[in-house]
Amino acid sequence: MVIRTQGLSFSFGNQQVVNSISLEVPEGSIYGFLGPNGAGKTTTIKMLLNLLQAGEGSIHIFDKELKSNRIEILKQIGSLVEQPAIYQHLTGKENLMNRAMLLQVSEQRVNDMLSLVQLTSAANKKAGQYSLGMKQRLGIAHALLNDPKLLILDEPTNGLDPNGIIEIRELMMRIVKEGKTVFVSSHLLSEVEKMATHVGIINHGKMMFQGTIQDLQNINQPHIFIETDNSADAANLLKRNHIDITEVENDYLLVPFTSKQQIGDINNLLVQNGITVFGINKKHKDLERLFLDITQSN
Ligand SMILES: Nc1ncnc2c1ncn2[C@@H]1O[C@H](COP(=O)(O)OP(=O)(O)OP(=O)(O)O)[C@@H](O)[C@H]1O
Repeated sequence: MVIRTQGLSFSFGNQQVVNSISLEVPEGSIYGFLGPNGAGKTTTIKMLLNLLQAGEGSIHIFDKELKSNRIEILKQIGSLVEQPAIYQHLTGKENLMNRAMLLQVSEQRVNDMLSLVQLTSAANKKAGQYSLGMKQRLGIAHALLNDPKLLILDEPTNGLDPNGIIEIRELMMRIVKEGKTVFVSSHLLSEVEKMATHVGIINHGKMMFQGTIQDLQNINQPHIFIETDNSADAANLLKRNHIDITEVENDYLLVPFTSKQQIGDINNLLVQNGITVFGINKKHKDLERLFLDITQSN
């Protein structure tokens, strides 16, 4: 594991904001760290970066205990927490060159990172004129300059338009192809589900779910999605026939899926009772709904 925490906790005064979190972030993964606003994501990330001291629990990064190997570990982590530190009056390239000189990194590496984050053509433009998405990408290039093994990003897509979100997503995928591990937080599942290999979902400081994206989809119970000319009548008819109903809306209803045969039986029952069926098929709830169910179930 690249990151492993056990029983990690933190309180601001008497408000416990991180409550016994055990993270497991495998090497080479894009780990989406999800939770609604205020769930405790930034606080957890600050503990991983040793910017806050954990109240309780342990943190191992690259299989080494963080506090006793602080410098060695932090040298191999690139991070972007809150706003990227960018000088607005310098060009994108000058911003990176400044840091490259400090780190004794070559100009070639700067050019390579500009190319990776697709800012080559804007390299000589003042960073103050960059869009929010370009600034985020410059911040990520900044974090990647010293070739870290692990990249930790706190809400990198916050405030970006759909195009900016896609650009960051594609960038994450290119970074992982270079053999790195990416730990990225977000309050929107839809922003990470298309790129994450693993997810951890927290709420009120507690881990509600951790596993692969596939595990998350597997707990997503399938339903039969039924569209008829009269949802209320259809629901009453099904109830009278002892069929469970999960949800009734004006234009559809949902019944937990048990078998293919059941779909046929429900269809026959509805049609024989004068209800017109426009559509009936097996469906998974979308992941965003599942995310809300998980975070609201606490
Ligand atoms: N410096 C602080 N002093 C007191 N309370 C704080 C401090 N920083 C954060 N908190 C509180 O801790 C809780 C967790 O905040 P945190 O920033 O970790 O959440 P988050 O999941 O990152 O949310 P967001 O996406 O809104 O940043 C919140 O209730 C917040 O108000």
